[in-house]
Amino acid sequence: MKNTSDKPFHGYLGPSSLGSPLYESFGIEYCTSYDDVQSFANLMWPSGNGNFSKTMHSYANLVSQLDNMVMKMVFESYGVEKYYESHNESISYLLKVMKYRPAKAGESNLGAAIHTDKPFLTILNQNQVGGLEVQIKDSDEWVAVEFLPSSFVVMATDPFMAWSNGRLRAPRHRVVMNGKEDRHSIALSTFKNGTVEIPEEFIDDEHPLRFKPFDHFKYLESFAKNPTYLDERAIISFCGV
Ligand SMILES: O=C(O)CCC(=O)C(=O)O
Ligand SMILES: [Fe+2]
Repeated sequence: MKNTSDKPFHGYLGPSSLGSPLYESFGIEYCTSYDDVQSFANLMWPSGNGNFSKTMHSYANLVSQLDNMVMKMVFESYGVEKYYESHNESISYLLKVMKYRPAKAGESNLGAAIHTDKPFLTILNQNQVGGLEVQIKDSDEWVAVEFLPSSFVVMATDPFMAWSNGRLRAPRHRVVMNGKEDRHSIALSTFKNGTVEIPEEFIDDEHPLRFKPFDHFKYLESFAKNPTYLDERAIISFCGV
């Protein structure tokens, strides 16, 4: 296998990785750096692929700006903007390109099992084939996510929920393949290098500390080794108080 990484879930993920045989993805690590996108392209095309590299690099950089804007707005809206710069300096970006094939006769049409995301933030886009569904908070109701043209879905995650001491919620979601066409989606994810600290501003008598500080990549490693829960219970059992 060529697209490998020493970090969990950062390289190629074969069928069954997201709990479904329909799913497959490649991972482009450090995708905001042209050299790193080019190294990925060189793995796939022996003589490189300039168009691919330029497009992916430019996509990653544009969407990383969206990530920065969203994060800044969240930090500001909670009155903890003084932590934004150090957060921003300590993140790395992963671009994941995903493919879901339609289910064969007799096969389940679940493209990705119910889960919450493990990066710090995920920003999604897809081709014209839908299938992403999000569970309404505290209910059994699922809604199909509609991607309007040139719109993005921004998904909060387990680590983001822990950082906010439970104020933000990581939505449970899944992919359901109903049609006969392949679905392609693309995710820009951020990961924090080092420890995620819960800002003291989030802790008071009414909101006692719910999550201990944790190392983001250690959380990923622990989850990869022992994925008992795919949803937010994974982080609660890892560093919940
Ligand atoms: O393909 C999608 O729209 C969602 C993928 C997803 O949930 C994930 O990669 O965590
Ligand atoms: Fe997800």
